[in-house]
Amino acid sequence: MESIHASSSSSLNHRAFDISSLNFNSNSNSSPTTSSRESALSVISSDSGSGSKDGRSPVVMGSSINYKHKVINGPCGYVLEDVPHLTDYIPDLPTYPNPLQDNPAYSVVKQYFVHVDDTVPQKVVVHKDGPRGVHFRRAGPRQKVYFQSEEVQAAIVTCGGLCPGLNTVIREIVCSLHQMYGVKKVYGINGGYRGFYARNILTLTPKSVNNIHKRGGTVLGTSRGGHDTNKIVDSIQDRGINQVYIIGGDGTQKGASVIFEEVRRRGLKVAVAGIPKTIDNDIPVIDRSFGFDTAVEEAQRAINAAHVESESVENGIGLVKLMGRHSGFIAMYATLASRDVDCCLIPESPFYLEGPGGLFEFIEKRLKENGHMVIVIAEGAGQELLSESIQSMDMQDASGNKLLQDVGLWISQKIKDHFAKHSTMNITLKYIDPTYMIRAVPSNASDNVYCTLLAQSCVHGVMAGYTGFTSGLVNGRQTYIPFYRIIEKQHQVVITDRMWARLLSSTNQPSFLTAKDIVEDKEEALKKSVEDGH
Ligand SMILES: Nc1ncnc2c1ncn2[C@@H]1O[C@H](COP(=O)(O)OP(=O)(O)OP(=O)(O)O)[C@@H](O)[C@H]1O
Ligand SMILES: O=P(O)(O)OC[C@H]1O[C@](O)(CO)[C@@H](O)[C@@H]1O
Ligand SMILES: [Mg+2]
Repeated sequence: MESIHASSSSSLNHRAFDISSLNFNSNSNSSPTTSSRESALSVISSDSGSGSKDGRSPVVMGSSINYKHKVINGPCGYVLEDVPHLTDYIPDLPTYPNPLQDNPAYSVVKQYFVHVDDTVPQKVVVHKDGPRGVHFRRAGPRQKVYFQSEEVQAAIVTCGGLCPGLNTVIREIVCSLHQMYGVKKVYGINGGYRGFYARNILTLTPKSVNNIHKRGGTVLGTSRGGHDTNKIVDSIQDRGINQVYIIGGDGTQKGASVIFEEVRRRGLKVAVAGIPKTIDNDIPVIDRSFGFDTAVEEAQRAINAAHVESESVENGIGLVKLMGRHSGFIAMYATLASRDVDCCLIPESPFYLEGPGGLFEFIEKRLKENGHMVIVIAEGAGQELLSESIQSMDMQDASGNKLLQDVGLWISQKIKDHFAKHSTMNITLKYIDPTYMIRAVPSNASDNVYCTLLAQSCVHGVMAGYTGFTSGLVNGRQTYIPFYRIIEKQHQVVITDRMWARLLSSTNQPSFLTAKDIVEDKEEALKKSVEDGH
């Protein structure tokens, strides 16, 4: 990959591009037509855009079209939570025929272009008389695009923690832009958000990214913190970037959302799109995040090791700590996949150690029955117990995420102390912490396919002029989801749902819940599912 160095006179890289040659309006060579994206359905928006410009160039006049929470209502309780479009604040943008129509790979595919009214329901389990509910715009190529190939200057950035598949997504964005849309100028932002204003940028070509999907990590580098909206958008504007692909977790998508707001406020013809990345699977709405499957698979190796170690000695306990700050999906799915796990502890399911129904009693019972056992614990589990016994330091990372105490070490010591003091059993406990190993590996085959679909969908959406959206899988279909739906809350395991019940019946572990807890949890889950439209 070729590195473009920052200009000596400024931290912004003015040498990398000739921004004066950029034309953000129509190009006279291409016989543009003005698009009509009207719908027969009624549009209700909950905020109004200012469309103001701040005097920087190049700037396109904004408009006063409402843009936030674009909600379209239809018959029988149909609701489309639509995504913003460049034409919401830049009226009369020219359109161009999608170059894919001349691409031999696509022209043979019947109905390759997605119909403008295609939407995907959020909820697939329905009742006969229930409302049709919330829908999202279906992803895919549109007949008309809002960018000409030679006009596009795309930038890709990766932020937050690592996740298997990051390189595949980068590769596929570059290749989709080049091969489907003839876009030649694709740049990589180095080292996360701060790379927009503090680092050099890289030129990415299909050749330079050809093999990167075989490697873990991100070739662009990543970081936490450093999100300075104005500096980022200044850099986007000064470099002449008009498509921004932002790959990252919940924090990153919040950052993408404010970048979009600022871009829109300045009235720039810049599409801002997110691709959800989270090893913890804590992003709402989407079926699952890329890399999750790989992480669960990799976790099997640690669980297998814990099982081998524990069954090789008398009263052996294998303890594995897996990632999951607030959401225990990796622990839950790794447990379900393995069948060797006797107890899975996650942040969403509070547990206790002592007394009847507690963890120590269960461990003793399982050791008596089987002579060994395996415990899987998510890093965010039992934090309230830890802070009772260890003085909480309330440390944060650069993005403001709370730094957690090591629950694996803590619980290992607690179990050892308990058996030393209160039992005649001699236990042997092995603690395995594969934390970073499960996210530093390259993505597996199924995640690679998934990353490809996410990246291609995102590129199609951006070329079609959509902006302020995250590309995501909903009920097995690629969709465009407005940022506000992605960032409004975290996706967590619902312990009164069937999946957790399946786990409990597979491990036969205690639920650590009293009858009162169950009633309260069910009420909470019901409230949540009504809010979610489930
Ligand atoms: N509310 C916010 N507004 C603007 N930027 C944010 C916000 N929250 C986080 N960011 C920025 O997003 C980037 C990534 O955030 P964070 O470190 O929380 O990781 P993440 O995207 O949630 O990924 P993960 O938690 O899965 O590793 C950081 O550069 C951070 O500054
Ligand atoms: O050490 P880092 O890079 O901050 O990452 C650790 C955190 O990242 C996550 O994997 C989320 O990406 C959490 O599960 C974990 O707490
Ligand atoms: Mg996060």
